[in-house]
Amino acid sequence: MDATAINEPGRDRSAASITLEDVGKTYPDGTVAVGDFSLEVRAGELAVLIGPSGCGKSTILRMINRLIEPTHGRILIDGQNVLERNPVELRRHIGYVIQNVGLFPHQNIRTNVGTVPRMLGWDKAKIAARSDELLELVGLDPARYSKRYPHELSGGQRQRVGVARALAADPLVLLMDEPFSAVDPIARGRLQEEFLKLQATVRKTIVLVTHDIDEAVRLGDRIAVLGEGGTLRQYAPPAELLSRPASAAVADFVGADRGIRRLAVTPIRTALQAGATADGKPTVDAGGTLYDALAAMLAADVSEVVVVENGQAIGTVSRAGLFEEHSRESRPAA
Ligand SMILES: Nc1ncnc2c1ncn2[C@@H]1O[C@H](COP(=O)(O)OP(=O)(O)OP(=O)(O)O)[C@@H](O)[C@H]1O
Repeated sequence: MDATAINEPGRDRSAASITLEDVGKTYPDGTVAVGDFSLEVRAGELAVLIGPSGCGKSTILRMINRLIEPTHGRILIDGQNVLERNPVELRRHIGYVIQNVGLFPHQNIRTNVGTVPRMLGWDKAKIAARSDELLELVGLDPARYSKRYPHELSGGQRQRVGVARALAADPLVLLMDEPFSAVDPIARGRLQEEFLKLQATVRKTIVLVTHDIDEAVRLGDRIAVLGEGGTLRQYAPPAELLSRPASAAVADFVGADRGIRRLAVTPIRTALQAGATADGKPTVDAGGTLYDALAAMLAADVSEVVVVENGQAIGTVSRAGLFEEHSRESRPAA
């Protein structure tokens, strides 16, 4: 009973914290895949691991669900050491999504989604109902898709099924290894958008590996930039990473066009001039970012937009104000 306790959703929680303490992996041939890696992911947060090829991202992810055994260190989920648990049983309680999904080709979609609940011994009716609920949640009409086989879906649809399957037993933790990289850029953008909405609903603790800094900025609550041998170069929210990279190496990695990326993660309110109205100007929602404001200005060839909240104009953002805010925020860290 105890063995499953850390991952069983309690009445009042749907996510658990993840703590890595000086975790390392050295292979028998002497390769140090990960040195001494420490990271704290708060319950309900999405942490992104990004870094150059071979720096140990997948190894870190796979140590959390014990597909790879660490050489040293501790990995805690809600304070309990996963290394003291039965690995097979542990993995049933941690959602895992990989690049090419790995759906079972000879099972229909409903059966694929129900994989873990079946292992956990749920009854058939409950599995079918849960599978339909999850397909709905990831935007696939169960009436249309649940009887299909994986080869009868597009790449993006298969990826959604992969996410549904990982969520089926309501895990508190979700590990995602390049989940969207096998689909084309347009489908990827849509999947990311949908995934953000889904995460707003389910609020799992997620660790996601990617190569794509734009994806990291878009999805991450925090981004961990890794260097060779699984060293942690910086762990920070996207806006902070882009505006205050901790070193030249991180600045290089996040890219020279990070100023524009930073606009996309800076709330519009930071440049809001309250009270003023500007009749006939384009409007932008108060929940948007400075990037939305700039896009609206460029589309209408104007230098000011009106910011609207619940249908009411609450102020304006000017192009000058936007860049002033932007350059002030972009000063290097002291
Ligand atoms: N069985 C093994 N024996 C020796 N070295 C290994 C073994 N498996 C992986 N490695 C090494 O461990 C390091 C980390 O690999 P890992 O797959 O975690 O990197 P990654 O950051 O996920 O890479 P990528 O971005 O290219 O997918 C690499 O240098 C890799 O060559």
